[in-house]
Parts: sequence; C-alpha cells; structure tokens
Amino acid sequence: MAQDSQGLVHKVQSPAQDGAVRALVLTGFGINCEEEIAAAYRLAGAQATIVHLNQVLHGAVSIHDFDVLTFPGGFSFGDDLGSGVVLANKLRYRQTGPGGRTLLDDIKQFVADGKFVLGICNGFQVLVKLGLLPNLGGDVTPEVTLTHNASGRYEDRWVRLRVNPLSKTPFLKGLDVLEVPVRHGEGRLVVPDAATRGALQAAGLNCLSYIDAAGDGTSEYPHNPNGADLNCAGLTDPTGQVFGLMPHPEAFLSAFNHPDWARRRRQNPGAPEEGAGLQIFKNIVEHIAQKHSVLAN
Ligand SMILES: NC(=O)CC[C@H](N)C(=O)O
Repeated sequence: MAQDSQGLVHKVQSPAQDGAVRALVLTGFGINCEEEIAAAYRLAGAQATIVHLNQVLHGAVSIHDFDVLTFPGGFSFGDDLGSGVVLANKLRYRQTGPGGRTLLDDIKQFVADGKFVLGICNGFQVLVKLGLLPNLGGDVTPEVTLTHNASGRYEDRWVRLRVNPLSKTPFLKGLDVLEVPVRHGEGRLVVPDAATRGALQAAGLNCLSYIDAAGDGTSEYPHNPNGADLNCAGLTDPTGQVFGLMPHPEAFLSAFNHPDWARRRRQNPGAPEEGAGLQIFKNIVEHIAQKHSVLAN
C-alpha cells in the first residue's frame, strides 16, 4: 500500500487474498486518536491504515477495500454545533459520486455487505448523529443523542463497564466487566422516549453500562461520568456490526496504562501484561479472520 511521507495513502490495492484483516482508521478535521487505534488493530493482528477523510470523500481510497471502518475520538471541527455534528453532516450530505451519492450511502452498503464499523468517543458521537446508531428503524434517522455531561464539565477518569449479556456484537464477545478511561465533554446519552428505551433494552443494544464498585449499573457520579440514560456507555445497531462507545479501549492496550498498575502487579505478579481494551480489537479481528477463512474454504 503506497503511503507518502505523512503516511497518507494514495492508492489502495484490492482486498488481500491472503486472509489479512484490513482496518481503515479515519483521521482529519480534529480527530486525534488514530495512532492509538491503529496500534490496537496491529497488536490484534490486523493491517491498519490511517487515511485522511478527504481521501475517502474525494475517491482516492474506497472503504470497500477494508473489513472494518473506524471513527476515532478527538475534537472534529472543534466540537462546533455539538460534538460529531459537522462530521456527521459531511458524511450525510457531501456528494461523493454521481446521483448525489454520499459516504453515508457507502457506509450503509458496507454494513449490508456484512462488514464492521467502530466509533470511539467522538467517533461514537458521529455514528449517533448520523443515525447509524442505534438505527432501530433501519433508515439512519437519529433516534437518540449524546450531549453535555450532567456534571457540566469535561470528564477525564477511569470507569468500570459491564457488557450486556444480551448483546450479540462480536466486538464484545466473551467480555463481562472491564475498566477503561473516558475523556469527553459530551458523553451523556439521551434516549427521548420510553419506546426507544424499551427497544434498546429488549435487544441488548445498550451493550455497555457504567457500574459502581459493587458491580451494579449506576447513574451516580462519578461512576457514571456523564449521567447517561440507561447508564449507557455504548450502543450497537441491531446487526451488532456497528458499535460505538464513549470510553477509549485503545487507551488500555497494556496493563501499564492503568493508573493502579504498580499495586496490581505487586498483588498479582503473574497478571497478563495486556490491557483489557485490547480484547475488543482482538475480538473483531478474530471474527473477521474466521469469516475470511470460511469464505476461502
Ligand atoms: N475524546 C473524545 O473523543 C472527545 C469527544 C468530544 N470532543 C467531547 O469532548 O465530547
């Protein structure tokens, strides 16, 4: 894959025939977590390519050459008009092809092809504002929103999460409780009505909850850092292929990322050196690799 001195891709070859898992990690316009996410995918065994969104919007790179599309965190367009709003509008309205085709049309096709989309923090906000999450109605109409934290402040802290056992997304397979950091000002999920809340609950689409020290879902600050409805830290769409979350799993790739690592290692010197966040990337890479091997046989 050809990259220039800034690491930007100019030409992407057709999907690998070697079974490699190809992760596309978008950047540009104030996204700032692309390197950590690419590192996470590489540690998980995938080929990760960081691409400026303009290269996709201008047709130099096709998302269809990849298996998983990732929207990293950051401050796209300076959070003007609300976090994720401008970037979501660019994907929804900017024409990228004949007949008024947009990148959102391509992403819908990408998901219909059985591929995967991950949005972390600002990326999650983009997917929610775009209506790709939770997408209960299947017509990418925004159904919930993410807005200013109930604390009225930017929150930068570690949280504990529980995976909803009803969730069927491969990203969270085998996971139960995990710790990860949050760093956001607009992470409060608002679900506008009881019917939407019920639909999210029934299908396990509210796939991650903030929990307290006792392990129970909580609306109490600071365990729930933003006051999210349903104590929700992450959502999937009904297919489980589109997954977004406010916390940053890519910031916990090594046990040494955790603020309490020294005491934990004293207590348990044999504990794995891997951070809990890496498992999310390993899960999806393994899932895609398995799909590739089934198709190849
Ligand atoms: N870390 C992030 O991606 C932050 C997202 C967004 N800028 C917010 O503050 O809510």
